[in-house]
Amino acid sequence: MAIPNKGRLNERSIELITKAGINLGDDWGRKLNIKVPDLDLEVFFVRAQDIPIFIDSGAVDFGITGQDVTAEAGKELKNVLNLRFGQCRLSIAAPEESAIARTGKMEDGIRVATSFPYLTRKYFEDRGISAEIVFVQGAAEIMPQLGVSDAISDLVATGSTLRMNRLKEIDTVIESEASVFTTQKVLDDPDKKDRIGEIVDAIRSVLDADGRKYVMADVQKSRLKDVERIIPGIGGPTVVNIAGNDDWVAVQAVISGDDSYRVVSDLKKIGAKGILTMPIERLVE
Ligand SMILES: Nc1ncnc2c1ncn2[C@@H]1O[C@H](COP(=O)(O)OP(=O)(O)OP(=O)(O)O)[C@@H](O)[C@H]1O
Ligand SMILES: O=P(O)(O)OC[C@H]1O[C@H](OP(=O)(O)OP(=O)(O)O)[C@H](O)[C@@H]1O
Ligand SMILES: [Mg+2]
Repeated sequence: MAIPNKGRLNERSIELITKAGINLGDDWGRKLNIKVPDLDLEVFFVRAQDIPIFIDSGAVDFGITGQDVTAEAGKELKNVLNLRFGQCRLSIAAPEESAIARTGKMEDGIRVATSFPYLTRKYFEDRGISAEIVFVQGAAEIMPQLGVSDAISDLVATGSTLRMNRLKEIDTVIESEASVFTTQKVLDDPDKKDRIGEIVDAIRSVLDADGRKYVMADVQKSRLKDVERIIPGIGGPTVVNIAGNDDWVAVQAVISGDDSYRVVSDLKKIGAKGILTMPIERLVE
């Protein structure tokens, strides 16, 4: 498995796979590869941009990286899970005061600075515009001011970098999100497909738990109808007897984090005791 060793996708990738129960040990910040005990899994820490090539060539079987760099690599990879982070878009932008920004029209001869030459060239070719692509490693946003280009094609998330550099977004080339990628060849191998499926399921369980809480409370048996109204839950709340107490039961349920305030105050109103809410690490439905 390959995961980004630095940059925007690194931290969330590590957090996800750790929560999924993949133990990276203590050395992962320094070592570029970690053998995960018990799982027969080796994790490689490499640049997000290189991961599509490593997956495509079979150097690794699967990995986490952005849809943007995967599309830029021009490889036919299989996206097996969207990870709900690293959301951004590759966009064309031009200086606010330029004719391009005012009219939104892009004409032959336009010079576009980008670290995404493949996707940007394709974008202009598809529109029949002959553009000059100026490849830069980063900081594309400064290129119009430097006179290096008329426009840029770069990643936008909140838009604050564009605003700070007085650039106006003209059009989206592609939307992107971090995802788990593999190849059809790997999926055609039943053994690898099963093992990657298991890891992907574990990662999905972390995503599904996100924002949900586990609530527990003791209530009088006579108030159980009220509890069902307060906590619709996944298939309704679980009800457990309390040893030595025939009138009270313990109820437990998964709730959405947004509901937590309402659920707790409604449970209090019906006389519940020992109300507890807890974060959920994984949820396998
Ligand atoms: N502002 C952002 N918000 C969300 N995701 C982003 C953002 N910028 C980049 N990404 C995602 O993170 C991936 C890696 O970007 P990152 O900036 O970490 O790499 P880099 O620019 O090549 O490296 P570095 O910035 O460390 O030199 C991008 O390909 C994209 O999928
Ligand atoms: O729309 P925004 O929220 O401002 O995000 C967009 C910026 O984020 C990325 O850069 P990053 O911060 O990763 O720095 P980099 O240029 O070193 O990659 C990207 O290259 C943009 O410059
Ligand atoms: Mg960056």
